[in-house]
Amino acid sequence: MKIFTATQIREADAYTIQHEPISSLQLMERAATACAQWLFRHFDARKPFYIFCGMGNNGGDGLAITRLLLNNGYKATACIVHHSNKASADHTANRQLLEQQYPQSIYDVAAVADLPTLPPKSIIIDAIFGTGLRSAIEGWMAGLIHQLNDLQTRHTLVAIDLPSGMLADASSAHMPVVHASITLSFEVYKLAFLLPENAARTGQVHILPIGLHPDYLTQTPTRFHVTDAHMMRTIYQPRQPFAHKGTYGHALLVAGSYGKMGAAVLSAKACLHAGVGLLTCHVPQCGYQIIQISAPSAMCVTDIQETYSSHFHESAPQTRGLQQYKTIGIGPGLGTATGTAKALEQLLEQYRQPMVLDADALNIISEYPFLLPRIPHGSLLTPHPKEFERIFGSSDNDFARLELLSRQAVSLQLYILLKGRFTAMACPDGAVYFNSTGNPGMATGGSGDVLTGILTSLLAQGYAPKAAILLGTYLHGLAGDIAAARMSQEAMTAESIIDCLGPAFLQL
Ligand SMILES: NC(=O)C1=CN([C@@H]2O[C@H](COP(=O)(O)OP(=O)(O)OC[C@H]3O[C@@H](n4cnc5c(N)ncnc54)[C@H](OP(=O)(O)O)[C@@H]3O)[C@@H](O)[C@H]2O)[C@@H](O)CC1
Ligand SMILES: Nc1ncnc2c1ncn2[C@@H]1O[C@H](COP(=O)(O)OP(=O)(O)O)[C@@H](O)[C@H]1O
Ligand SMILES: [K+]
Repeated sequence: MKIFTATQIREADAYTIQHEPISSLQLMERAATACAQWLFRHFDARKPFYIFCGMGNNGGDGLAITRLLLNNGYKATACIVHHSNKASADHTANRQLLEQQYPQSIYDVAAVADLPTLPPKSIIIDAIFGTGLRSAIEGWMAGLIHQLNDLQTRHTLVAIDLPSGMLADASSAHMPVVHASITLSFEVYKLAFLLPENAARTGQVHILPIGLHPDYLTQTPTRFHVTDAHMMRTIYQPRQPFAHKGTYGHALLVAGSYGKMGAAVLSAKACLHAGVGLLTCHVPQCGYQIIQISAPSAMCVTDIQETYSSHFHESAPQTRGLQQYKTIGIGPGLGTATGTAKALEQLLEQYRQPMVLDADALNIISEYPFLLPRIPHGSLLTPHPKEFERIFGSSDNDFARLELLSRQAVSLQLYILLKGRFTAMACPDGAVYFNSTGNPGMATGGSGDVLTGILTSLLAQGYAPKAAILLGTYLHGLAGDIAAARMSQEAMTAESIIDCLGPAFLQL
């Protein structure tokens, strides 16, 4: 699914009005109907609704929603928030329609003191500002937003299109923004919903289709995307009937050190369960039995060191050296010993295919930044936010960090995955994809090691790096979702994600 900017959404609106054709008031009615139908499905008519309407088209939606609620036997009051003397044409038209049918339903708010006292368990609808907000809300309106946020603790607050005060395409981290329990947004995700700085403000997001013109949606190029099941079906390659294990590649996994062999086991198992043809693990000597017993399908070579690895660049049971491997996954539980760093430097000299670098491989690179430009083009880096900051530095807000992420992916010609609720995958061509699967049950040690195993596996099987990141992160999150449904977010572990990779593949 594409992510459009506020400007593109306005263009989509205008294109739909011109080409469907449909009047802008009818399009607003469609948007309001989509919201009202959602509200009818989720709230019964006993609860009173208070709809806070701004002077623009977001407010117009709110006025139309009020009318539709009243038409269906709900108790609803439109509180018109006079932040401006100018009302949009469709706001005015909807106010007139409401006044004609329900003259008692309108209440004007021109100061914080005008806020009505709400009966217990009211439903507050926030239709003050949507995609038309240009900058931070100031003055008495900022006070009103704070007041609504106080009420939010006792009532349910549903935002229409965007929580008021939130900018769709820029940071509003330090601005007054409504804290919604639910956001009903139109047609497409807004970039702001996908960044952690807004996590406490959107609540659950539901995207409601309102029939914007499909030609505009398909033909307009966008830089940001959200992955979905349909996209995965175009990427996934079923196994060939005459395949043999050589068809699906031989991967080398360099992982583990004393006390952190679990990371190597998790990565190895995930790599095997994601379909690799052959897997060799390079581990320190203390890890030999651990790998052989817990992942018998994998081969194992040991380093000359007992507790950490320092010679993995020579990890080649036969004479062809590292080139025999289709790809290499390196980092989980590896440690950052000087000998390990030296070996990584040599590995980057000897092996020039796209590989996966995670965890301690990234921590080593943050200590030896001259290694960064030596990573083979097309490789996949999978930092969590702290690892990302260690390598690339800190940012003022999540939008600035997203730009930094994308800039680095372009200049280094790497795929950089910034992990989180919606893992952001920055590509060398400037595009950024957000993964849509996964849940907080995955916020547990080892989940990232599992992802490294899956990505290494897909690269080894011949998926192009971009296909591997999109499919790999999707499968990882989907397996996590299946695990959470089976045993709860609390009880699941990184191993549960591996156990559910099979059902995740079957759902593709
Ligand atoms: N295609 C779709 O998705 C469809 C979208 N639709 C809906 O339209 C919404 C967009 O409507 P919109 O363009 O009228 O903007 P909106 O959010 O109401 O804000 C404008 C108001 O805000 C004010 N204002 C601005 N900045 C401000 C500031 N810093 N501080 C204070 N005030 C500020 C500005 O004031 P002015 O500058 O005019 O004085 C004006 O009054 C969209 O979110 C969706 O709900 C549907 O109806 C149909 C299909
Ligand atoms: N709240 C969440 N929602 C979705 N995915 C999550 C969430 N928390 C963590 N994850 C996923 O779990 C993984 C955690 O990786 P990481 O922090 O590297 O863990 P570890 O270092 O313990 O292996 C990432 O892929 C991340 O996207
Ligand atoms: K709103």
